[in-house]
Amino acid sequence: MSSSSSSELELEIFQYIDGHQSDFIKDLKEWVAVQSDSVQPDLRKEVIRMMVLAADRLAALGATVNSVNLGSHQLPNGQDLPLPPVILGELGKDPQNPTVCFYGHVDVQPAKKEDGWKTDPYTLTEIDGNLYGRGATDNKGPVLAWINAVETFRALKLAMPVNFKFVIEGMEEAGSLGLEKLLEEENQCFFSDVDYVVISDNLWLSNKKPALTYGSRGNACFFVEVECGGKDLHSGTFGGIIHEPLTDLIALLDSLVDPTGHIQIPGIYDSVAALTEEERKLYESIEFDLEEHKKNSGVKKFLYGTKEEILLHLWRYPSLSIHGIEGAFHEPGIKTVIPAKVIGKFSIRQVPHMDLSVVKQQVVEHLEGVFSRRNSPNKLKVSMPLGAKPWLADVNDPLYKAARRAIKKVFGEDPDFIRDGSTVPVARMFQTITQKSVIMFPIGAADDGEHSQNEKISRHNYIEGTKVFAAFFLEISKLHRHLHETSNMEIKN
Ligand SMILES: C[C@H](N)C(=O)N[C@@H](Cc1c[nH]cn1)C(=O)O
Ligand SMILES: [Zn+2]
Ligand SMILES: [Zn+2]
Repeated sequence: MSSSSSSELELEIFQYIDGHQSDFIKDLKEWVAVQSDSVQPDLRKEVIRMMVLAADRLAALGATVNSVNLGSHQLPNGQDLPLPPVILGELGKDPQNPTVCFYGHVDVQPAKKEDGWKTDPYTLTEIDGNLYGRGATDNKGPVLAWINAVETFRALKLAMPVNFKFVIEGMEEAGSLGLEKLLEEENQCFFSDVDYVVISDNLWLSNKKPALTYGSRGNACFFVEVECGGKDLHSGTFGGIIHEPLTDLIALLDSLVDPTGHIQIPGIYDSVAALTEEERKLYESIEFDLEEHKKNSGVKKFLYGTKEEILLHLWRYPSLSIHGIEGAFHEPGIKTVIPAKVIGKFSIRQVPHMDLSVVKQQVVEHLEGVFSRRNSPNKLKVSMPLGAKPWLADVNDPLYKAARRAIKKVFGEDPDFIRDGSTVPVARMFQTITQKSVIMFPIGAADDGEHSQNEKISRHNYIEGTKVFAAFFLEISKLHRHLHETSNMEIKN
């Protein structure tokens, strides 16, 4: 394929994508309408319905689809809940083509209009070029952008430049339960001929400038439970004469992190990889608009004042966040009760070379120490229901070269090379189990508001993101063939 015919081809593809914007947005609207919240047990049937929709969409592309049943899992209250199936899809088996496996998830974080949404979270609504709705950017929009890009080749009756594999799950927001086992089981089968893995489940560093991601933090999630007895108590009758579980819990939670953001758990920073001079220089050279980032978050002040410190603390140092307290009264109005059992929830983002089992031991020892100094007769239980490891890739991999070229073609500029403070548990799983090259290839902008109220993806990013994926198929195909021809020539010589 000559470079001039290639650009004609790209033009034809880009025109098709521009001309089908409304169809692509209609598909996203249909997906966003499904309340596929994997966190709340009573919405699990919606996640399962979403998996059927996604499987049907892949089948309509011409893919062979296998919805793998993962069985069930047990909730902390003992209730058994079915896990949504994981979709394994396959399209094309040309031995001349590289095989690219795309991972995405179609479950979402919880969302309620009363949380402060301007529009109904499950009705995709366009305002000023932004498409608002839960899952619009995390992760239904990017999954559909990839599918739209494949669809474009099919609709234009073009030869597929790559063979496609799809892994679509419905439990990412709840920790990708069951996925690791499936990857291990399928390593010698489904994944045996995969050359590259692409994940598009994070955001650019900027609102406008595209990025490619080569690292992400892991996460260790903790439950800390304090219980005084079998029933809630009247605070007029028992307040002042008992050790209250919520008072114990608040003291425990308060002991975790100081006001400067420093984690107070002894030993937690011990194995964090040391910062090299080269790395520090890299951070200095990254373009990052602190004011824009502050505006995106809606807060007045960050814990750190410089770009370098902010990026270091987001990407390559651990952080501890407190997420909530189960069992504590949280509704409007007054309820003068002493809850009998409360469960604090917090997580610690993991960076190289932290070890999840060591972190768990450090957390347990710390909380038990603080609790014992309170001389409380209450029962304390600490558990780590979820642990995901950090991921770091080699930016010299052909995947990064192809993605960079595709971005340059569509957006007219080079991407930022970034790490990400959030976690996509499957990135590290793919790397460790399949040993294939993995890239995180975001199409969402920094102000998309993942997990927040008014999550959105802009029409621009959704449509240009579709184009960038289509351009990437051509680039990785060219690069892969070139690499193979060169290595074959080297063998012959
Ligand atoms: C980056 C991705 N879109 C995402 O939101 N991941 C979640 C996954 C997670 C981590 N711990 C529990 N779930 C996240 O980073 O919070
Ligand atoms: Zn996601
Ligand atoms: Zn998410």
